Amino acid sequence: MSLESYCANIVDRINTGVLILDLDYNIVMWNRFLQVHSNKSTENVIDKSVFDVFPELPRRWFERKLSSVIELNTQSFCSWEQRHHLFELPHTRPITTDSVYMAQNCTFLPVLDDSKITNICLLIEDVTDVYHYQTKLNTVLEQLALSNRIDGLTQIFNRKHWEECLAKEFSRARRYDHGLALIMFDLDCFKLLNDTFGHQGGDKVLIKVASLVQTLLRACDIFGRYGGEEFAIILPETDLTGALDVAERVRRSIAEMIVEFQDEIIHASVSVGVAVINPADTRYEDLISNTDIALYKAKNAGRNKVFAINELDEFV
Ligand SMILES: Nc1nc2c(ncn2[C@@H]2O[C@H](COP(=O)(O)OP(=O)(O)OP(=O)(O)O)[C@@H](O)[C@H]2O)c(=O)[nH]1
Repeated sequence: MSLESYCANIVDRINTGVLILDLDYNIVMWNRFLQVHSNKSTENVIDKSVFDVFPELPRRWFERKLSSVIELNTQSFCSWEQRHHLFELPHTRPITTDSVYMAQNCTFLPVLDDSKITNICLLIEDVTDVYHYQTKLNTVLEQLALSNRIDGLTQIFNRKHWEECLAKEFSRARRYDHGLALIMFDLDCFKLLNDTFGHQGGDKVLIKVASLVQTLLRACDIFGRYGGEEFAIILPETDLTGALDVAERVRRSIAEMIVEFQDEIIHASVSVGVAVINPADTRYEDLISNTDIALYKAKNAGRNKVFAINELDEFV
């Protein structure tokens, strides 16, 4: 067998599509991989325009790609990440993906005769497996990033992420001299509630409080679980009057909330502390401390109350 026949044999058997076009984009040759996967017969394809045989090709993009290969006399590449596929070839992998078509990596090679380009060779690789596992990996990584920010019980931001948000909002408010308010609230006598209804009853209250408060806030407010039965809300661009308004809404809504648990009704209340950014605050932790002071003032005043600390460190 001549070397040429060997090569033709190999090209016909490899597990990659080989498609050779002339400079007018007519098909000169293809291999068995393309014939099998496209389910078209060779005699209906040879000498035909590639755009007639594969009408799904993005014609303008494809022509631009090929003319740059011809003009620059250099090979080019298109990965499945740029375009999932160019040719609508059904994939045959024993996996379920969101596309019925094979994901492809395509290479465009100039074919030279006497240092003159005469043809273009396309290599079409089936990368459905890579696409499938990479997509799965990305989904898992996204879920992981989300679970890193979310509190498992209440499904709101956890303390770590909430504090990162506060650090950003604090430096933004400082730089642009904008308002910023903080609300922190803590469930009253929660130890007693746990002792009365059990930990599961307590957990149900925490879940309900989180979902209820979420409905009372604007999209730009940042709500998180600060500790066991303590929650915190960042209110960007908000002054003391606005923050007190939200705080009172939170207090009242929780006081009116009813939690049904094992044929019993649980009532709860919260003590709320409010503070706004103070000219003397240099770190976001200062704002937390001030809010905490207001919260303990609310506890000491008998619970189920809102206390605030204003820019002048005065309680209101
Ligand atoms: N069910 C449940 N309880 C929690 C969770 N995290 C913290 N706690 C409980 O919350 C209770 C908080 O008790 P304390 O700090 O004494 O405060 P308190 O009883 O709410 O009293 P005041 O804050 O003074 O009104 C403790 O018993 C904790 O075990 C949780 O995720 N689930």
